[in-house]
Amino acid sequence: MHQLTLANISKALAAKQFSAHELTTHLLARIKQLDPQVNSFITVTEDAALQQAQAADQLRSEGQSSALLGVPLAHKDLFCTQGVRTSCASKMLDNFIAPYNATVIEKLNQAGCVSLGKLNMDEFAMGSSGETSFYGASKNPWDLERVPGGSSSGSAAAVAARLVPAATGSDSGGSIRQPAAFTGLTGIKPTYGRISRWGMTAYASSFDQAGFLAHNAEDCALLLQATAGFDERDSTSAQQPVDDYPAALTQPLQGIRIGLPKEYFDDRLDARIGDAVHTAIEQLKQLGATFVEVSLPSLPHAVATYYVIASAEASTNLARFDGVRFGYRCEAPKDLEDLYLRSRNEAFGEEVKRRIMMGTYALSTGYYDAYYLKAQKIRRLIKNDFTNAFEQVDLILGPTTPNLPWQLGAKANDPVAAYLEDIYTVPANLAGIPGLSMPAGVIDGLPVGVQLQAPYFQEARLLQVAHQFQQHTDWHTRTPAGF
Ligand SMILES: NC(=O)C[C@H](N)C(=O)O
Repeated sequence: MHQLTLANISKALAAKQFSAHELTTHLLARIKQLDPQVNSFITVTEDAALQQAQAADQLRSEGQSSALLGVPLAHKDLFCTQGVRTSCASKMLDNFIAPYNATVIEKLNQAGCVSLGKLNMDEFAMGSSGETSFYGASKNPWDLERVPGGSSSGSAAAVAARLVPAATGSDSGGSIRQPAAFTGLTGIKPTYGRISRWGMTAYASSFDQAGFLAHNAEDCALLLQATAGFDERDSTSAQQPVDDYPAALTQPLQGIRIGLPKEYFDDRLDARIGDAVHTAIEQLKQLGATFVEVSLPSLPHAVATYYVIASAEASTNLARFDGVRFGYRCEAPKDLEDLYLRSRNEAFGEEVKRRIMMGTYALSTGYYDAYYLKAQKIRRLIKNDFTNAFEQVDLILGPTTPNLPWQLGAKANDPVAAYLEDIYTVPANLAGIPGLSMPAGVIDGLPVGVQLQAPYFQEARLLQVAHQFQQHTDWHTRTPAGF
C-alpha cells in the first residue's frame, strides 16, 4: 500500500481494495518503525488521523467519491493546524498550539484528506539542508548520512521513505524544489499568490508560496487543484481563474518550445548533473518539444539579491516573536527589555539569528539604499530577464541544483556555501513564477532533479510536461533501499 501514488490510492479506495482506516493504520505503523531513521515527523497525530480515516470511509460507504477522500498526507510544520502544535521547527514555537487552520489545511480537510501529522523542516524555513531544525536534522532516505535538502526536509524525507504518499511544503527560495530533487520526488512551487498564504507562518512574505512534494506530476496536479484559488484572507492571493490541472496532463508535447538558459550550464554545475539534464532534454525532444538557448543575464546576482530581501523580510516578520504573545518566554525576566532579549536569544537558533541580523542591517539607515533598495532593483532585472525569455519560449528547463545532496554537517559552518546551492531555484521566487522539479536520474545512488519554470499561472504547462516525461521514464518510481 505504501508504494502507491496518491492517484492510485484514490482509485484503490474507490474500488474498495482497502479502506482509508487500513491504509492509515499501515502508514502509522511504518512511521513508528522507520521514522527514527529519517526523523521526518515532529508530531504524529495518530488518534485524529484514525478518526479522519474512519469518517472518510463512512462517506465513501454513503456513495461519496471525491478524488482525495481518505487519502493520507502530512504537513510541513509551518502550516497552522487547529489544536495541533505548529512549531516551525523552532524552540520558540515548541509549545505553540495553533488556534485555527491555514487555508491550505482547511481546503485539504474539506477534500477529505487524512493528516498523519506535522513534518520536520529548517527552523522557520531558513535553510537548504534541514539541519537548522530544533528537533534535529532529517536524513535523506537514499543515504542516511546525507541531507534531504531543505527547508521542506521532513516533507521530502517522509514521502521518499514511503511514510506518507505526499506532503505539503513551502518554497521561498527553493524549499520544495531542492528537497524534491535531493530525494527523487516531484515538487511544485506554484506562482506567487496561486495558493493562499493565510495560516502559513511568514518567513519572507514576498516570496513564500505553498506547494507539494509527491511521487509524480499527477499527484501534484490533484493537490494543486484542491488548494489553488483566491482567498479573501490573503490580500496577495490571486484572483486569476484556476485551470483544470489533471485534464492538462494528457496533452501531447508537440509544438512546445523550451528554453535552456545558458547561465544555468556553466562550471558551477556538477557535470554529471549536466549530463542527466541533457538526457532528459533528448527524451523531451522525442516527445515533440523543441529547445532553444535563452539568456537570464542577471542570474549571477540572484543569490545575493534573494538573501538580502528574504533576510530583510524575515527580520520584520520575526519581530512578532517577543516572548509576550507567542511561544517561548524566558524564566524570571528582570524587566520588559530583558524579557524580549532573553526570550529571543534563548529560543531562536543560530541561522535565524544570523538572518535577523543581516536583515536588520540591510534595512537600517545608511545601508538601506546600498543593500535593500539595490536588491529590489536587481529583483526587477531578474523578473525582466524571465519576461524576455518567455517571449521566445513556453517553458524554461535546467538543473534544480548545482550539486548532489551533501553529507550532513558538510556546510553547517559555512552558511554562504549553503546559500550558493540555491542558485537555480531563487530566480523563480524573485520573479514570482511557478517552478517544478522532477526526478531525472540517479548518480552514485543519489537522485537528480530537473527543473521546469513557466510564465505566471502556467502550472498546467509544468505539470503537463512533467507528466508526459514521467509516462516515458521511471526515475520517479524508484524507491530508496530499506524503504
Ligand atoms: N526557504 C527556502 O525556500 C529555502 C532557502 N534556502 C532559504 O533558506 O531561504
